[in-house]
Amino acid sequence: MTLPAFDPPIEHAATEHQPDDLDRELAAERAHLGASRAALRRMREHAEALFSTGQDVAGDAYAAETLGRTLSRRVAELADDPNTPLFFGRLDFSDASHHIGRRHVTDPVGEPMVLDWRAPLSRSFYRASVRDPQGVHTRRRFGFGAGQLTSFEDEHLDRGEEYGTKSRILTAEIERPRVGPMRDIVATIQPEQDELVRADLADSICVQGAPGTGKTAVGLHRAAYLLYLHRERLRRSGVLVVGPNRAFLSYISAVLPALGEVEVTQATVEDLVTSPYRSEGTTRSGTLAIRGTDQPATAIVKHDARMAEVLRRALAGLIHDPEEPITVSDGSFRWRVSTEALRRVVEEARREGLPYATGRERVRARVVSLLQRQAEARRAESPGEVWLRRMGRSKPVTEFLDRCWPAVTPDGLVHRLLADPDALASAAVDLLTEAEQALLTWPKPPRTAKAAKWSAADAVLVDEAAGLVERLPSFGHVVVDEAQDLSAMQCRAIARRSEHGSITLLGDLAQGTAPWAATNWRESLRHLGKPDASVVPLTIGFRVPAAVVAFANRLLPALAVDVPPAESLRRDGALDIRTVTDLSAATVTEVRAALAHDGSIAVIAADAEADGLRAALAGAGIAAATADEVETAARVTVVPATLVKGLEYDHVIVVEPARIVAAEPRGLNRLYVVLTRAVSRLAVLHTEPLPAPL
Ligand SMILES: Nc1ncnc2c1ncn2[C@@H]1O[C@H](COP(=O)(O)OP(=O)(O)OP(=O)(O)O)[C@@H](O)[C@H]1O
Repeated sequence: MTLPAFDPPIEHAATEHQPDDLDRELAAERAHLGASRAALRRMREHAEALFSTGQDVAGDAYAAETLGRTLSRRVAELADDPNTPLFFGRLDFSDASHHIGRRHVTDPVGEPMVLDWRAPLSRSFYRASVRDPQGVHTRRRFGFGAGQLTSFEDEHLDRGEEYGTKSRILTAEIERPRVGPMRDIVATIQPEQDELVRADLADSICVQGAPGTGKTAVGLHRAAYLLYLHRERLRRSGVLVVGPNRAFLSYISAVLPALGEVEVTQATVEDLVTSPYRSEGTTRSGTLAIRGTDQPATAIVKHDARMAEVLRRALAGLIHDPEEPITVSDGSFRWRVSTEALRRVVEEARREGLPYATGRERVRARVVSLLQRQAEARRAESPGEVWLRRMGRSKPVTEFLDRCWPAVTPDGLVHRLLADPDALASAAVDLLTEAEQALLTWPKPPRTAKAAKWSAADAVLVDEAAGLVERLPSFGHVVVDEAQDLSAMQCRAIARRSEHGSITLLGDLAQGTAPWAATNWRESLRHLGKPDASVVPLTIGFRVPAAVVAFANRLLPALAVDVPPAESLRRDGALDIRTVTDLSAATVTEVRAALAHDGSIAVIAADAEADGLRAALAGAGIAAATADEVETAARVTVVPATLVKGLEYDHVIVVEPARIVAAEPRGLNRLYVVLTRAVSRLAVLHTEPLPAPL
């Protein structure tokens, strides 16, 4: 066996261990890993056995299903990934030692062999320091390869040794070549990140961080942490992760399952506003199909916060004061409710501020109870359920409701506004200019809501209307990534789904590319219904090498946002900016050169150029995947600039920055995103001059 050299990261840490001791120590740790794996296998077999007998022992179908779900989740949680060791660290206290890993492992008598990284004790693994050792004498970090322990690194906090970001194991983890989907960072969470990960469930927080500072990682680990701490509560209400697009979601989709968390919903905002849901009142059973698009100017108006007020007014405008009494015949009786009484009922329901559909039912119920009182007085007995229902559905009552509090569907409400300029004008008076109203109005209105070709922005409006009509189910915690791109109306869609929960908002104002991108987090937080959330910066960069950061940062002054500067941990890395004559040929040459290195390669270009470049590569015999194909065997991906947000590749080749900038109004922000995807090397190929700030 060749034992990898254990090089202490900083000089004063020179160990007193002799190589033999090291050998023995590592052998003992490997033995503990082997024993822990065996114990985990036993735990899993036990859970599987319970799972298969669960049906027999559970009392009824519901209990069987609940138990089955719990057990199958438990089985999934206990999966052992042979490529990552079960533990990555060890804490030595004066009276005990604990290994820290991805999940609890106990021996057959229930003694802990590995502590879950989320357990209270494990916190010291991330937070203990020389200044505040928290009782820790020694913190050990393990290096590993192919699922086996290969080295370790000790910090004797009690002797003043602390490596911080100079830890070799951290450096190796940051500098490892990237392949495939995103991985968890449990072994190397940094103190400033840990503070966010372990924030209380009740706390909503907003993380502003430069590219590669670990925002996504922090959000996902916070979700896992909260699920561990509040398992029952959050399983009932659910945890939601919102990302910008499918490619991003598939890139991050493996992180939570690797941490044993298999029950988190991951969705784009578009998924949220178009998918079915169940709520107390009506149910949106089908999906809202997106079949239309908007002109940019129209989309901007639809995404504006004022639209919420327009919709609210449009809905309130459907409610009318009763102007005549109602009379209901009931066998030989006739009951009458006066206009005055009806007015009081409607006015009261209006004041209660309930969701519209609930308000309608409330009015119906109150009218019925007025009828009931008369019936009781006359007949000296209380009518039953059937009678109450019959009165509620009677023609006079229904006609009264349809006049004064008509039923409406969310898409019906939006349809009316976009199809009928007068309806829009009366709801939008003093809110939208005539020009803005004209932008909203359909040139050829579809006859019905069902026939409408809804755009993505319309779907957000329909969702806003749905939130006014009925109460939408709320998640216990929502993690929102790339949040700088959310419009006010999209923020509100998320707010409706986190009304009774908390949020983790992640983003970077400098990376805002949507026309409505945020320029200030307070405003987004207000639209999200969490105005008091704290805004916390992350400032250590784990992805982009310092030279590449310096190059990309030349764009920052032109982006006109106020963001704290970040410092890259990566001193390695290469930057190569080249004027070429033939972009396709130069790209092929560059990709060939990159293939000589380990790791993933991305060619990023303006959207219109991507297919051409993929074809050029194919012509040269190089297969290239699309951004969606995260699990692909191909090492090369050609990514349109608008899809690359949140992703990273070892070697990034940016083709013709000027065209990326020219392709959209916030093109410089897009270029900033594109330039900050590189983990190791960035090549920029151009025929046209580079954009001015560069
Ligand atoms: N503590 C850490 N230890 C090791 N690697 C880390 C750590 N924090 C982040 N990373 C790595 O740095 C890279 C960037 O992280 P992440 O994608 O979370 O950053 P981000 O701030 O969301 O970036 P962007 O703004 O580009 O979306 C990832 O590969 C992640 O695994």
